[in-house]
Amino acid sequence: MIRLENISKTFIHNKKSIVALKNININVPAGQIYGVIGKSGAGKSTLIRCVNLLEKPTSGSVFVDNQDLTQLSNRQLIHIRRKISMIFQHFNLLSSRTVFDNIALPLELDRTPKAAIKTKVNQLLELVGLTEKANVYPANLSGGQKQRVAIARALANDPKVLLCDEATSALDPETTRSILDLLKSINQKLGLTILLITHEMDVVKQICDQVAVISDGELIEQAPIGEMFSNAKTDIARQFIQSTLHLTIPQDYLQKLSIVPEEGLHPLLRLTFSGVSTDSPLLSQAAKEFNIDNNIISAQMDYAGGVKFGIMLTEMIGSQLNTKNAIQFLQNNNTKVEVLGYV
Ligand SMILES: Nc1ncnc2c1ncn2[C@@H]1O[C@H](COP(=O)(O)OP(=O)(O)OP(=O)(O)O)[C@@H](O)[C@H]1O
Repeated sequence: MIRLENISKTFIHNKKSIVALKNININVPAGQIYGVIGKSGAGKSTLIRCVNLLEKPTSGSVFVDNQDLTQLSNRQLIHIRRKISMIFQHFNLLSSRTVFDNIALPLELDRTPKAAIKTKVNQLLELVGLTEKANVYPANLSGGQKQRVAIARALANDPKVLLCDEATSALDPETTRSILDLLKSINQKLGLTILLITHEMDVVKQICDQVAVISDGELIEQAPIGEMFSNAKTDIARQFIQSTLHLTIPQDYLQKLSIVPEEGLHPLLRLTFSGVSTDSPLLSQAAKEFNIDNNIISAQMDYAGGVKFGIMLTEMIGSQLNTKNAIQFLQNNNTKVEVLGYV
């Protein structure tokens, strides 16, 4: 549905060239949710704005629904943009219009008859769960409700593609989850293709089918979500994945942590499981085979794209030789083992 071919974009600023995108190739099949993740300044906004030609690429082609947008006249572009909607971090609602009238705006611009506008807007209000708020002004809505209005407005023209520009970055985690759930259900109900950009792997994890990582304007890795979480190839992708796992050593363990092994102390381990390792009961196998015990202190296991992954903090109790062998066993089974110290 969306195909970017060799997209490059160079800005000229104060007579200096800034290369924002270098030879980007992305293919988003119809009906998919595709995430592009990158750090600040990586080129995400420029990339998403190239898809509807808000930003004109310096070179390359942008195909949406098999039409090369870079070859269209302005008039043709205006026409096809109705099928490519966009939502933004800061919602971009008109403060002088009610919720109903904000959603009605694209239909009014399209000269849709009043009765048809009323039917359509009411359907959209129901879809986003805001029927009660039809006559309220944006100032009296929460951030999540504002984004729901923006989503309803974006759907008014029955688009084929929805572009989401950091759509949940201004929202708290719970509201983020509910907006992402809404986007997923719209994707499933309407078969809408969604391209989103974000700097948060949690967002990608929750709803995307595929993900691309960009860094310094280059696409450095792309994969289906399960494959990315189980087998990320670049350090940047691995850092993003790590950022979804939050696990700290408790204070009392930190205080008694020795950096050298001593008689009577046991290794404190951080185990990182990737999708390749976690389908077998590795810890109990290690316990049986090497006569050790694991005192699990904290753990965070997660699931994305059909793959289980996670991290765990555990005190491994047993003789020095047995713990050494058990650690080797875990490593041989694709578990990353870090000895944080001895407790
Ligand atoms: N209109 C512009 N003129 C000049 N340089 C620009 C322009 N827009 C973006 N850039 C530059 O292009 C690079 C990529 O910017 P872009 O906004 O696409 O990154 P981003 O990944 O979206 O970052 P952020 O998450 O901080 O918004 C940056 O170096 C930025 O300074």
